[in-house]
Amino acid sequence: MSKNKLKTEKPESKKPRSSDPNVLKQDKEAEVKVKELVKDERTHKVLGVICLLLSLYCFIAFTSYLFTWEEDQDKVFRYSASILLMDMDSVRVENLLGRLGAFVSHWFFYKGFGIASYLFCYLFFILGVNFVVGRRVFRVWRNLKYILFGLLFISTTAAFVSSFSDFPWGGAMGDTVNHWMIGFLGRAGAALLLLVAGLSWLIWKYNLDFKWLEQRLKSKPKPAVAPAATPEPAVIAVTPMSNNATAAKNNAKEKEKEKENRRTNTLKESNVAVIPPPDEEDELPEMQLIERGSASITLIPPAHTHVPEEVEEEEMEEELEEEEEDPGPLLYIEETVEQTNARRNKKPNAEDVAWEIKPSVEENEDEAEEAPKRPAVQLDPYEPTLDLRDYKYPTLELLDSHNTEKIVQDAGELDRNKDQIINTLKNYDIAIQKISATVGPTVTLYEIVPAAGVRISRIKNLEDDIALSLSALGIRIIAPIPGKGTIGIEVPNVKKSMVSLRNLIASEKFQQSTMDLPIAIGKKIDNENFIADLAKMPHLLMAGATGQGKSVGINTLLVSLLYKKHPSQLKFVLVDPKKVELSLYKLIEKHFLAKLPGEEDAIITDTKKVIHTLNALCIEMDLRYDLLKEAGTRNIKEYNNKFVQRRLNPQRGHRYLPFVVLVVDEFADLIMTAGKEVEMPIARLAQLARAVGIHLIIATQRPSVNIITGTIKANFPARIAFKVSSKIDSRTILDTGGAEQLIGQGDMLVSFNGELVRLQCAFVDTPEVERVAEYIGEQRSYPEAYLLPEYVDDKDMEGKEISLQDRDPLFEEAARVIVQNQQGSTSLLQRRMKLGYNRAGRLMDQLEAAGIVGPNLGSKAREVNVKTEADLEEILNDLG
Ligand SMILES: Nc1ncnc2c1ncn2[C@@H]1O[C@H](COP(=O)(O)OP(=O)(O)OP(=O)(O)O)[C@@H](O)[C@H]1O
Repeated sequence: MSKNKLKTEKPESKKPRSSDPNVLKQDKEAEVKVKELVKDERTHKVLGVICLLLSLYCFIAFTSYLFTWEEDQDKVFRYSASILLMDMDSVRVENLLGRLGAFVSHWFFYKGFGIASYLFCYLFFILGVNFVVGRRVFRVWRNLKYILFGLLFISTTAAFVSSFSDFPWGGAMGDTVNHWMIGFLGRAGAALLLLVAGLSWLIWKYNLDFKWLEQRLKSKPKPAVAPAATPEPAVIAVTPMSNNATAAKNNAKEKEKEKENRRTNTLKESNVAVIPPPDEEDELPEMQLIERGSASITLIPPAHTHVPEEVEEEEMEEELEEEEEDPGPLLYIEETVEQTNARRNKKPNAEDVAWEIKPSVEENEDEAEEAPKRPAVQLDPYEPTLDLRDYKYPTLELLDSHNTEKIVQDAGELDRNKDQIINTLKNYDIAIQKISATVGPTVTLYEIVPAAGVRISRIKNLEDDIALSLSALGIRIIAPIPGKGTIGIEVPNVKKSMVSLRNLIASEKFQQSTMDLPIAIGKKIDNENFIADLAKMPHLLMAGATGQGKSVGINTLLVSLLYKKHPSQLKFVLVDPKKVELSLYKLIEKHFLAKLPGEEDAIITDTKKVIHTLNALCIEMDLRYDLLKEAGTRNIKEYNNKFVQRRLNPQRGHRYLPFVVLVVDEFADLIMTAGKEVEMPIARLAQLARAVGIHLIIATQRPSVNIITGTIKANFPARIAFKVSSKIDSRTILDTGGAEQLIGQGDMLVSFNGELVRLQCAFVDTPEVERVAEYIGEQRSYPEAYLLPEYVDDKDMEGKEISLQDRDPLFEEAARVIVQNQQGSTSLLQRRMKLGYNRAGRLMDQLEAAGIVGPNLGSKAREVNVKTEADLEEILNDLG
């Protein structure tokens, strides 16, 4: 700010221009670059390649050492590290990798860990692979534990068994430990200790079972039995067990069979859809079961056990190893991201397996809610972004800077304006004590402190005269500037600077923001970036005459959200009656857009569909409130936190709730064509939806009172006005004049938190939006857009008799939900199937007509007449 200030009382004072935005930016950029370099994928790859080469180098050097150590050892002993600096002819070594190879191997083998030194090759190898691939293929900490144990155990054992060999099998480390151990325990004791340590490690790592031993002992006295005599020849093929190998083999087979049986049983019990394992590959398996241990538990998985398809075998193995360490047996279900998505967009139903591990199938459903509290198995917190774990946020390069780095300051212009203001005020006998100027991107704010005794209203009344004398349009007088005790006169700059969205997005304030829905709006007069949280606003009303920057403003908001949010965290509902303004976002339909089921286009342009969509959003809101209530939470943040901690059961309809932002590009048009039908749901959403994460951005060209009604206005505390054509319009939108004085091209007033701030809206051009949309659109997506609940217009259904001939397409699904839950409640259908009240009610009437549920009992749930699913299937078959 200081750079832009011109203080007349101290013209000579030259303060360091520390707050020059350009200077600041350079510092920050330098800092950002180092961080970026460390985080850069390429840096990791280079490190990876170095590690892999090191691994290979050590491997060759060590292996060569095994054969050449005798020849080289003397020389390395004699010259020590200086061998590396000697010339080739004076010392010749036999190691394949020369003097360095001989020295390094000697160092590792002789002075270090002997044969166990090979573990270092492994360590470099796993580090290298992880870095090169760019993700955790091997678990470094886990492996490090094994490597440390291995170094100690292998070197000691090698030293113990090779105490008479000249080769340093155990290295200095092995020798030292071995020496101490023999002294302490004696040779036999040391041997026993090593044996116990080795066996313990094997048992720990591979969970060896000793059943074969038991079986072998049992089977010994029994005579061999001929296959024909076996009661269940298909299950147990009894063969004489002549040796360990056969016994183990049979045992493995038996275990396999037992597993298979258990799997089938468990599946039967838990309604898990049986899906062929991947080797029965006629088509992609829907779900794959990986079973661990015994089957006394029902397993429950999906929403978060997203192990993406490409998970490497190694990683899987490691996961499984980890699970082996967990108490109790487990059964895991793996599903692909597409399945997860499909399931999420679908309502949960009985085929969906639950996801927590419950101790038994018989458990009461109410208790299921409590189940996660029992420490059955520690699961990692749910991570919604794993839905699309490879998703890359758009990069800054996709946006242009529009040569906007510098604010143009014309010292002559500043002086002229200052003199004009002082003279004009003098003409009206208004003396001033002090005047200062702050140069913004489009306007300069002159702040004056009037002399004692001058009435502020006098200056305010001279607005037009001052404008005339400055021969400038768009002068706005702020008398007084709130909280400052000065009077502000905003004068447009002759040369205006554009504010690029790129600049704002690159700013630290935006990058570091932890807001739920950060929107980069523009720059204030003092060049401070204005970044706000849409979730706190909680809705935004934008108005402005045509061509003043509304569409650019909407793009700015949408693009800034796209830069900060993952597709799993945010969905847009786009309403574009003008048909062309938001069409660019079609490319991100499967990532970020929400739509009605069965609709082709996610961007809504037709008024009738807008009404349906708004009502569907109201249903979504109601359903979300039901979920919040059931979870005992007050807002989306608490709810999602609880869900992430796996304290909410998806089988009961709980799911991670993304924020939903409804954007209406031309509200006036909708109100003109649909009136109350649009106004009512918008007003309802505006009143209630903030707590459940639904936020509205509504733009209009015509901010007249019949469009922005009292109800709408009351629920949109945050408002943006671009230039409007009259003071009345300005009052309608901002409750005060001023917007008619703006100069257009993104010059705007924001009324937020009781303050009115003048901003230059950040500029983002259509090709930039297109690039961002393409960048996102090309990445892996959900199978379809986020589905809003179905809304059936009452008018469409009016007069339709309850007829079983003309059943609702969801009839069978509804019947199953009711029978599985044994609860004839309309709200259950609403919740589980994401339906509106009317449709759920009609379904219930049809179920009654089919005899599946009893008659309406008022406030109580209806009785369910069909007790089992098998009975239900019969009824459904009969209905045909
Ligand atoms: N923030 C901005 N910075 C610089 N120029 C801008 C800015 N916003 C808008 N403009 C200029 O104003 C023109 C009109 O903007 P825009 O299309 O957003 O207006 P609009 O209010 O949406 O008009 P309409 O209602 O007719 O669609 C843009 O093409 C651009 O040249």
